[in-house]
Amino acid sequence: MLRSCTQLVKGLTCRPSARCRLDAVRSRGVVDRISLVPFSNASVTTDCALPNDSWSPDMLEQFNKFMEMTRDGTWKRLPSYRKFMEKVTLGGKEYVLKRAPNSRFFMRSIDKEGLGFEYVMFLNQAQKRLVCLFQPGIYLEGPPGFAHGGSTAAILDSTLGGCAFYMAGRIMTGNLNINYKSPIPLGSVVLVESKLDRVEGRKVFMTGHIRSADGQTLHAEATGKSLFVLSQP
Ligand SMILES: CCCCCCCCCCCC(=O)SCCNC(=O)CCNC(=O)[C@H](O)C(C)(C)COP(=O)(O)OP(=O)(O)OC[C@H]1O[C@@H](n2cnc3c(N)ncnc32)[C@H](O)[C@@H]1OP(=O)(O)O
Repeated sequence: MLRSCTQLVKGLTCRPSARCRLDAVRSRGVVDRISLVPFSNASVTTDCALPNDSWSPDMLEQFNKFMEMTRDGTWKRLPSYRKFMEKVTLGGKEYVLKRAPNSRFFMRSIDKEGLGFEYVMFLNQAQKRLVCLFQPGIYLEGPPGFAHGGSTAAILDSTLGGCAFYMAGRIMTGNLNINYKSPIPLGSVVLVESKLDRVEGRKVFMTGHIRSADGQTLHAEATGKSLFVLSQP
């Protein structure tokens, strides 16, 4: 995990992002900024949060709807990579936190499009909300024809965690409560919604839920106790 990572590379540019604290660099001072960028390796630089042939017409329709809302700048589509670097600025110097060789971001670890987690996230900074359009593929099967509960937890964790990251800083999931209300059919399109509730010291409280794209079915709820903890100063 990055908390225990001590390898740093100097001299890279960094765009402003959320504040954070990292154990790994604690002895060197305070981290001022952090941002996520793709690895400069051709096999992992593809932005996976763009339409591909596996996307259903429903997924494309939702994507186009949200892209329309990005036009005035209130919503922003978040690019997504199979592996990304975290760049931090520390005492005026810029560093890259290294990951294990050949590692992959869990949510993008299946190469073939459409089989695993097919998703795209949109951030609304002013409303402190992150919405994820999610189309679960057949490799996520749990009950016959439906998504495994662990995959549902993973997409909730990533959406709530992503929102906490962009709104508050670098976090680890401390607690995630989920009520599963209705199974998610494989290949369907659902909207995963997350919202920052409040920040108390290092504790970032989030809520979220998953609904079918037509809004008719509530699939899961992440309760108000879901907690993300900012990395230690
Ligand atoms: C778009 C994509 C972008 C990319 C962004 C990617 C987003 C992906 C999100 C996925 C994130 C993950 O999967 S993370 C991986 C899964 N999570 C983990 O492995 C975390 C394992 N746990 C830990 O490392 C630790 O326990 C921590 C970091 C959670 C907390 O440890 P700590 O730093 O020592 O802090 P600690 O003093 O214990 O707690 C600080 C405060 O939080 C409270 N607290 C701590 N844990 C809990 C808890 N479970 N329930 C209630 N409260 C808790 C404490 O009471 C305390 O409150 P008070 O006394 O101050 O009031």
